[in-house]
Parts: sequence; structure tokens; C-alpha cells
Amino acid sequence: MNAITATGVGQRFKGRWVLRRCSFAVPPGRVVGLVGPNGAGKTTLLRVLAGLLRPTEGEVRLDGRDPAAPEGLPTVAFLAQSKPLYPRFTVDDTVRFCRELNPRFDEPFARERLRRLDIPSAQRVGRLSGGQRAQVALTLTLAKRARLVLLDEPMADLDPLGRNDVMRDLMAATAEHGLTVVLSSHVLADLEDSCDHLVMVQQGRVQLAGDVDDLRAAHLAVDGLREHAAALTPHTVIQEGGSGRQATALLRPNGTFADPRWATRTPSLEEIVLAYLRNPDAATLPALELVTS
Ligand SMILES: Nc1ncnc2c1ncn2[C@@H]1O[C@H](COP(=O)(O)OP(=O)(O)OP(=O)(O)O)[C@@H](O)[C@H]1O
Repeated sequence: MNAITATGVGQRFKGRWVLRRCSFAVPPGRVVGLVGPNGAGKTTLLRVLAGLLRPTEGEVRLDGRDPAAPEGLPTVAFLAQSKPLYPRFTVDDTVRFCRELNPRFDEPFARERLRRLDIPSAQRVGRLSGGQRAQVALTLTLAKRARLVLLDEPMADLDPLGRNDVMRDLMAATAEHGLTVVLSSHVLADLEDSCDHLVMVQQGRVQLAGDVDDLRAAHLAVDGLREHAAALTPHTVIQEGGSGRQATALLRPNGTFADPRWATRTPSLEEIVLAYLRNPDAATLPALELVTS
């Protein structure tokens, strides 16, 4: 059973559609990168998945269950972009508070992770640095031991080492506990090595969704001379670039692309995401066929 199934999800605020016809599925045990430009609808989608918003249309199922139904709640842990914590509590108070509220809370894990990150347990949360606060909030979220962890820009306040730690811990948590993680981020390089699944939202639509290896295999980066561009036309060109006579393109080949005048290679995840970001209209191309795969 899929960890997440979204079918035709739409969200309207005051008569304006912010999400529309969003459909995708995520198998369990994945680390999912949720990407898209500012205002695309990523936070709204996370809030729908968390059961905090009931979608205006369509439906979401988590492990086959409705997240907005009372029995759906324990399966989901959501960390909002604002990373809400009580500033006057010490780190230690905060851990104890979570343990009191939630019988599933994994206190040994939380204390060990905070110790490893050198976060002083006697310090008031309000006196921690922004990055330390983000790590405390993330630790508490992971310690809930939910089946699905939804993180809204968890790494925005972290330095490169902190981001690296977080990605390593998220991958370890999926491997050890079989949970599924969805994290939104604008830092594509962080996602490249750690995410095995991608959901890309643009203008409220899911433009691309699927296994990262499948998405990479479905695209081709090509380099050649502009005068040979006719060879590209049978294929779906997501983005063209280059300068002067030199041309580069990111394609979704329709069948085999085999023209010896063009050098070809498998693109990185970052190249694919950037190409789609630069070409929002690619949503209307057959890329949509990938969405429910
Ligand atoms: N409660 C709300 N009422 C009205 N409009 C809203 C509400 N929440 C979000 N929106 C609008 O929905 C759109 C998508 O917002 P959302 O926060 O989901 O985008 P995002 O992709 O997370 O953006 P960012 O990358 O900047 O965080 C925005 O235009 C925003 O103004």
C-alpha cells in the first residue's frame, strides 16, 4: 500500500485555487523532496497531507487512511516552517513536555540526538541560535515516531554541516523505522544525494512526481550545434540553452534519441528541476504521464 496517495487534490482560499488537480503516489520508506518556486503551493500541500486542511476537492490517503479522520492523526508528524517551540522552556523542559504529551515519544532518541549536536539541555529555547532551534524542532518531530514525517523547509536555518546531519538522520530514520519523509526545500543540492522520490509543484499543479531514478532515466541532457537542432524536434524539449552555435537541451525522448552529432548524458535531479522551473508550461506536456507512476 502506498504511504501517500493524492487524487485530484484541490485547495481554494477565498475563491482562488491554490492547488488544483494534484495527483501522485509515494511508496512507503521514501525520502521525498517537495520542490517548487515561492508561492507554488508546497506548504498548502503539506498541510493537506498532514490533515490540517481538508481539501476543497479530491482526497488524500495515508497508508490507505484519511489524514483528517481522528484515527489518521497518530501516523503523521508535521513540522511547520515557523518551527513552533516555547521560548521560555529549556531544551530539557521541552523534551519532558513532549514525553508527557505523547506516550509514543522516543525520549532516548531525542536526548541522544541533541547531545550529539551539542545542544545544551539547560538552555532556554529562546536563547538558542536559529539553527539550534531548528535542530531541536526537527529532533522532537522525528522522536514522535510517526509513520509519515512532513517537514516544511526544515533546513532553511542550518549551515551546510547541519543540513548534511539532517539528511543523514532522515535517511537513517527511513531505513531503521520504515517511515516516509516528505521535505520541502529550495536547496536542490541537498536533495540530490538523499531524496529517492520527487514531487514538484508549480502554480498549484503537480508538474512532476516519481522515483528519482525513473525521472532521471526519462530525461536526457544533450549538447551539440544549433544547426542540428532539427534532430530534437521529434522529442519533447523541456528547456533549450547554450550560446552562439553551441546548443544544450533537456529532453524527454519520444523513443530512442540516437543522433551522433549530439552528445548525450543522464541529467542530474537538479538539472531536471531547474529545466522545469524555467518552463512552467512543461506541465501541459506529456510529463504529466509521469505523475501517477
Ligand atoms: N490560509 C490562506 N489563505 C489564503 N491564501 C493562502 C493561504 N495559505 C496560503 N495561501 C496562498 O497560497 C499560495 C501558496 O502558498 P504556499 O505557502 O502553499 O506556497 P509555498 O510553495 O509553500 O511557498 P514558499 O516556497 O514561499 O514557502 C500563496 O499565493 C499564498 O498566498
